This record gives sequence, structure tokens and C-alpha cells, in this order.
Amino acid sequence: MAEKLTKEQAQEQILALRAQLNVWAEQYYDRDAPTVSDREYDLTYQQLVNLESEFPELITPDSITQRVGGTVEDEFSKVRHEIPMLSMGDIFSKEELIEFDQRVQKAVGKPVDYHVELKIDGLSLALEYRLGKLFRASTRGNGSIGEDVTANARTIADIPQTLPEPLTIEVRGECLMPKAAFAKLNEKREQAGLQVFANPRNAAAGSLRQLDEKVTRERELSTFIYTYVTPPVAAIKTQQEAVHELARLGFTINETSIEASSLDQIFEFIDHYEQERDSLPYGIDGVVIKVNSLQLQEQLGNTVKVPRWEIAYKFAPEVAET
Ligand SMILES: NC(=O)c1cc2c(N)ncc(C(N)=O)c2s1
Repeated sequence: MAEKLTKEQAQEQILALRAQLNVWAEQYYDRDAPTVSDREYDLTYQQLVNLESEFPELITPDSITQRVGGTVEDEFSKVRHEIPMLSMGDIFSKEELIEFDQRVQKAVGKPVDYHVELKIDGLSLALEYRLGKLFRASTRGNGSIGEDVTANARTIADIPQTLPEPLTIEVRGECLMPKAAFAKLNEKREQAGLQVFANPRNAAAGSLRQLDEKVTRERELSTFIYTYVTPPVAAIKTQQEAVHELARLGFTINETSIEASSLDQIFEFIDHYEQERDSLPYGIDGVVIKVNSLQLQEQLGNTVKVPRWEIAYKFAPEVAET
């Protein structure tokens, strides 16, 4: 029969177990980089629970055993995207953009106008509203099945919890961490001896995909919403009108977008933002060129993997600051 621990010995073991479990939980949630098996985590967690139940006067609110839900859930519930969240074809040169435009013109039989938008360096987010209330938020996942991040999305300041009208709609966009929030977060993590995030996109992913939404709340995430998915609204004929409607409903849209009736206008936009990239308060990794007419988007449809009516012009990767 093991000797009964003194209170001081129990306190020491409890603090060590809590510290270890917090490190493991942070690796699991913040960086999707667990360094122990779930079983080893669970056994250690149970050790702490047993010690705290033997010495209840040593239980403190900050103990991981006191966290809502207590144990470390191992995954989010899943969401099926009725309309798949497709990725996009990538191009890397103006010649390829000319070819894209030629394919589009050939398919629709006439020149088309485009809507040109910055490609935000974040992670895709779908928001579903029922009778004007935020019902569910989900990540892209594999395009058909995403993760339910509703509790986390409710902590993001620029996501409307209630719409100005009782609409049942789905909208999509990007969840991002602005550069200033990213710098502040990494400084805090460095001071706490935690591993820092490699870039704002990883930080946004690690922050949105938190099982403890109280952590998400601290991370200063924001969004740019750019797609009005369902239901089709008769009065909305173009991507430009869709984006204006999204703004009217209270969503954050990216104000830099333009309508372009010539490739030169698109080239000018690309050149401008490739130069201005570093001065933007958020990360971008390219420009998205979309056929502006929603009817033509429908007519062009999708290939097996990507839409035929939009393309991502990718900038050269940023040179990491040494
Ligand atoms: N279809 C996708 O995967 C997209 C991804 C993105 C992105 N990361 N940022 C901006 C847009 C946009 N403005 O449409 C899109 S569209």
C-alpha cells in the first residue's frame, strides 16, 4: 500500500501534472502538433483528477480539470457543406491570365466583366444564419466536410450574431489574424516560453480551431466575407452587388475590390497590390479574378475540382524577414 502523500507532496505533484497537461493541451490545440498519444494524455489527466479528489482543498479554478467539458475533447463535430467549398485554380503570370480570359470568352461567346478581389491569407469560413440568427460556423475541411467552429465564431467581433432582417442564408469568406494581432500574440508566446506561430495564417487556423473558445476570444481574429452562397437573391446579378449586399447585412467586406472591364485594369490592380502588400494590415497571397455576372458564373460552372469562372493569381511567396 503506497504511503499517503503529505499535502505538500500532493501540491508538488499536482502543480507538475497541471504544467505538463497544459503544455500538451497547448500543443494539441494551438498548433495541431500533439507530442503525446491521447492515451498518455488521458492517463496523466486521470492522475491529476485522482490527486485533486484526494486533496480537494488543492483544487484551483485554473486547473485543467476545471475547464468546461474538463477533458480534452479530441475533435470538432463535423458539418456537411451542401454546396462544396471549392478551391481555385492558381496562375502565376499575366500570360496565364490572358489564357484564362480567352477560355472564358470562348465559353460564353463574348467579352466579360470581372470582379477583382484580394486573396486573403487566412482560412475559409462558412457562416449559416437561420431567421437572421447565426446558426452555425464551419471550416472548409476537405471541401465537403468541415469542422463546426460555431462557438469560436461567436467570439469574433466582426461576425454579426444577428442580421438586420430574419434571413436564412449562408455566406462564406476568410477568417484571418491581422498582422498587428499576430505580432502581439507571438510576443506574448515567446515571453511565456511557448513556440511562436510561423505566420498569421497558421495563427488564425490555430486560434479558430480551438476547442476552448475562450482562447479564440483572446486572439483578435477578424473576417472578410465575399460570397453570398444561398439562397440566390433575384435582385443580385453580379459579384459586386453580392458584396454590397453582404456589407448591407453587416458583414465585413474587403473595400479594395474593383469591377474590371479590361485585362489592363486587372494587371494594374495586381501590380499595385503586389507592391503594396507589405503595407496592408493583413496578409494576402494573391488576387482573385471572378466573372462578375452571377448568371455567367452559373453558366460556366465548375470542373471536377475548381470553378471555371474564377482564378487565383498568386504572388511570389514573401521573403521571410531574417
Ligand atoms: N475559393 C477559394 O478558395 C477562395 C479563397 C479566397 C481567399 N483566400 N481570399 C479571398 C477570396 C476572394 N476574394 O474570393 C478567396 S476565394
